[in-house]
Amino acid sequence: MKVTVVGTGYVGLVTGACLADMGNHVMCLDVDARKIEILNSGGIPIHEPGLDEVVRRNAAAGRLQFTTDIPAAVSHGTIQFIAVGTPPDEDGSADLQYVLAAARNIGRLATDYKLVVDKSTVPVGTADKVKAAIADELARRGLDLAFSVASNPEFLKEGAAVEDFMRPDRIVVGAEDERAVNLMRALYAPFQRTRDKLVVMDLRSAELTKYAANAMLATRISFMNELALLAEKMGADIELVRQGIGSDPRIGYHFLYAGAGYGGSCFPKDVKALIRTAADQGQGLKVLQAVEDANDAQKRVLVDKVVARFGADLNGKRFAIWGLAFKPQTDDMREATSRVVIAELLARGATVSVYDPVAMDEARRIFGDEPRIAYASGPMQAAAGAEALLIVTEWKEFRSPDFEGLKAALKTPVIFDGRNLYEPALVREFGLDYEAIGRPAAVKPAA
Ligand SMILES: NC(=O)c1ccc[n+]([C@@H]2O[C@H](COP(=O)([O-])OP(=O)(O)OC[C@H]3O[C@@H](n4cnc5c(N)ncnc54)[C@H](O)[C@@H]3O)[C@@H](O)[C@H]2O)c1
Ligand SMILES: O=c1ccn([C@@H]2O[C@H](COP(=O)(O)OP(=O)(O)O[C@H]3O[C@H](CO)[C@@H](O)[C@H](O)[C@H]3O)[C@@H](O)[C@H]2O)c(=O)[nH]1
Repeated sequence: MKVTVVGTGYVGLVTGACLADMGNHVMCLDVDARKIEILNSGGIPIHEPGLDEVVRRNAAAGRLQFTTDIPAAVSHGTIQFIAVGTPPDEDGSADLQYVLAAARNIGRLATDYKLVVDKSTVPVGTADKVKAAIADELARRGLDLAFSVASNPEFLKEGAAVEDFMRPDRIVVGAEDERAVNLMRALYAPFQRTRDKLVVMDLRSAELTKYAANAMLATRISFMNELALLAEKMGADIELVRQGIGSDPRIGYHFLYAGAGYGGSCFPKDVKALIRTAADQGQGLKVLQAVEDANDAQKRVLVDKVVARFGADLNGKRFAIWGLAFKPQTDDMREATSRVVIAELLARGATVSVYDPVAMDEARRIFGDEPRIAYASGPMQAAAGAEALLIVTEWKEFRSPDFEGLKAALKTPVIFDGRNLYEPALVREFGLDYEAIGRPAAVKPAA
């Protein structure tokens, strides 16, 4: 099938590459000429495991093209995926300007039937706006061209995007006409050979399904984070509680990890947008508002612990930070907890030495030439001579560090672990103090 993907970011590039891998002819369009240039010269603009191989294989086979040429992209695909960004507006609602610009381009330039598929995460009712934008452009041209609009929200996770796309749990399709459903069913047939994964519904339900999924997952995390704070106060261990409740199949083990707050380009934005959507309908989403508030506080929990130990004035103290990305396996720092931690430490007069396996360039881009941030060449280099260590992202390479070396490297032998990587007793055996999230209260190391 001939497919165009508008927007070549995390979602667009993965969608385009994976659809090409199944034999489709895919053209990826972006307005960012730099991105397209990188892709056309064999590079990948983002860090996503396994993606480079799929992109190269399909580009070499001529099934995957990258362009900034809007007329060529509109003309190419019978199916036009819209996978552009939907960042939060000032009031928290999703900014639809890129989605509607993409829709208008299609209406302005199409000369044959198009199935326009919203893959971006968009508020309920957006498909109607997309439809209206295309119809408006066609009317301006005096054309009565058939087109369909479908909603096909994406559920991939960064860091596992290719795997998630290739082996989806479900494929949600919101559509109003049979032609659209049949095209989507044919396009996704290679991804559902074990069982039918297509869940077909109306447009608005599909749009709401995406927000419901992210809101539910964010709720689990904030709930566990609040319980973790309580566990600390009461001498209980949230890790044991997690295992104790996760074994109930109605609850399950996934997304129950307490930590230093959720980040990324999706949960924070989508929780806000759903709250906004509800407010526009005159409805409060009290649970979800609490989820957001709890998460904002949770991102500061590590610094609260630092302040409790070292005082509010951190002048002259340097702290080591392991992990900058919002989660492992990505260089994405959008809404990352590390940004809050670093800002709060700097605001109290501290300096930081940071290390992340892949997000160092992204951090330099974000922080510019901030002199109070030193970029270390490795985890131990970051720790050398620092007052204490803060762990913000659970990269595998942090899971089994040289604790003896760390004890010698840090001025005060204490680890503030925002991702509960270690067994508290083990760390303390090395004479390090260990403050994790919701784990038994710190005990002073033996003298
Ligand atoms: N990142 C994720 O893990 C993820 C997962 C599921 C859904 N989503 C949703 O998918 C959408 C895209 O997210 P992303 O992370 O891929 O964003 P991104 O910022 O990585 O990529 C968006 C791309 O769209 C391009 N663009 C903007 N306007 C354009 C236009 N008119 N024509 C062509 N290109 C245009 C931008 O230049 C950018 O490269 C968002 O709605 C997001 O909420 C993201
Ligand atoms: O038990 C957990 C699980 C995750 N997190 C944090 O939650 C954030 C988000 O993690 P994750 O969901 O793995 O990453 P995303 O790439 O943001 O993926 C989410 O957002 C995407 C965009 O909408 C959806 O497509 C995915 O299904 C959804 O998982 C990260 O900061 C994690 O550290 C926790 O604190 N505890």
